[in-house]
Amino acid sequence: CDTEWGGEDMTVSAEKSYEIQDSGVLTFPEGFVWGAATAAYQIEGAAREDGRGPSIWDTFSRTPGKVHAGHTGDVACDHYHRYPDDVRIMRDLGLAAYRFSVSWPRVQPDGSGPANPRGLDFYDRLVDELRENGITPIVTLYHWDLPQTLEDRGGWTNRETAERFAEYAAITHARLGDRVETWTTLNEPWCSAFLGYASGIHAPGRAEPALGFTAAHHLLLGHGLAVQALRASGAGKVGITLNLSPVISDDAEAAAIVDGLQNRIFLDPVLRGEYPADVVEHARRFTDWSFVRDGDLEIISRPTDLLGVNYYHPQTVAARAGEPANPVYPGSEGIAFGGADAPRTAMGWPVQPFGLTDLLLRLARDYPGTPLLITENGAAFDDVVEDGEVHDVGRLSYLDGHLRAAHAAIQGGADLRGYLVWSLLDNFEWAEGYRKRFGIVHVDYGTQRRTPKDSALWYSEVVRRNGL
Ligand SMILES: N=[N+]=NCCCCNC(=O)[C@@H]1[C@H]2[C@H](O)[C@@H](O)[C@H](O)[C@@H](CO)[C@@H]12
Repeated sequence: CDTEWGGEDMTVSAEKSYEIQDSGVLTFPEGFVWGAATAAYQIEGAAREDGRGPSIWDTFSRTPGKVHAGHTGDVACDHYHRYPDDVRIMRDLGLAAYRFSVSWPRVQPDGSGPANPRGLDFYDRLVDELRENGITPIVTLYHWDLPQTLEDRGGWTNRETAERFAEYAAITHARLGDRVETWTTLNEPWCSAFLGYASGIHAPGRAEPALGFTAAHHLLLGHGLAVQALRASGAGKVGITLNLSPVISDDAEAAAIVDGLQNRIFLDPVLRGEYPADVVEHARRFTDWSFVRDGDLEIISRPTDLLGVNYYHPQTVAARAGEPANPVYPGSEGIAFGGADAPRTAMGWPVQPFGLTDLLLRLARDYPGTPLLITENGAAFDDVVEDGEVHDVGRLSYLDGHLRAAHAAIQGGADLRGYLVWSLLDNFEWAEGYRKRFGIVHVDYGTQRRTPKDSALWYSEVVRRNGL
């Protein structure tokens, strides 16, 4: 397959510069970090407990038609109360690290002003429980649960939200920074901006293409201001997590547009201190970019210590006259999405592990010097509990293939430091509600019983061996 990159000459030759070892024993580098990831709104529940304020996802999930079957995060996996059991499961699996997000509306119910001590107390308890069980906490500060009060003032289309975010970062680090060394500011600003503001698919459900670009900029500005605040507060490692997809296409122009809107619109500001010229030009029909102020790009590109990479699948695109724009890619008229010739997960996403190798090698080539951490990779499949076991062969195979792909990238020179599987637990899968299961541990939402799936038992062995 041809993997085309947009912008300057980034075409990856059809001839692979690597081989994915699809059998035999693979060993990862000494010290490679193995773990799992979750997010607050998806697992915690306790939506109104101990002073937590409403987030845009509390509002969105209560808006008829937005989330499957009207599911909400009110209870989720009840992790707020069951976290000791969940930490014990991680310990028993031998995980070294756990990536979780802090709920901004727990810490500041209205998104600004004094901290809610009971909200911070929960994360104190969680961090202490993790460390007592030999598990390194990795904190995401923002995983989509913006306090509703801030959305009422424009949310990420309002520049002031970026400033509030930096204040929240400082408050959270002040409480947890003595025990948490690794911080990421944002999870997937592409989703927040283009699912939340450009297309309405996610909270807050606004659907104006121009707002996607405004929100993307203010999210990036919030990242930069938070990095400054974290550094001032003495933070250890700081980074951002991006969902990145290599683009597969026979049409270089279509590939460049999608690569720009998905990948380079975030990678270039953060790692190069500039917006890609082709993306700026492409977006001019929607925005005059006047929301960018002098000095913003210097703030956004403050040096970071790691890039969190969330990879699920490549984007396969083709030029097709008359094709309407995909709402999550403003200005993508004439570009057809999908069409990968590959097995699918329960999300309909193609299973193409080579895309992870291509992505990691591209990052190493085009954005050298930034250590990489796979902060999410995983798959949804329709699981069934049989006699207390879940034989999730599809997920196990997906994970095996992607770990082999990651290993190939390391062999090819990528500075990959670790892998965090998405997700530890089945959880609230945003607009899909609870009908899509990504966990390596099954959750019976009626009883809250946790059942490690075959993939969890297999992953535990991978961790023990530091390899396949
Ligand atoms: N149109 N459309 N949609 C495209 C969706 C973009 C890809 N989705 C992600 O990357 C999200 C990431 C998120 O961090 C996590 O909270 C989610 O649970 C996982 C699984 O969905 C992934």
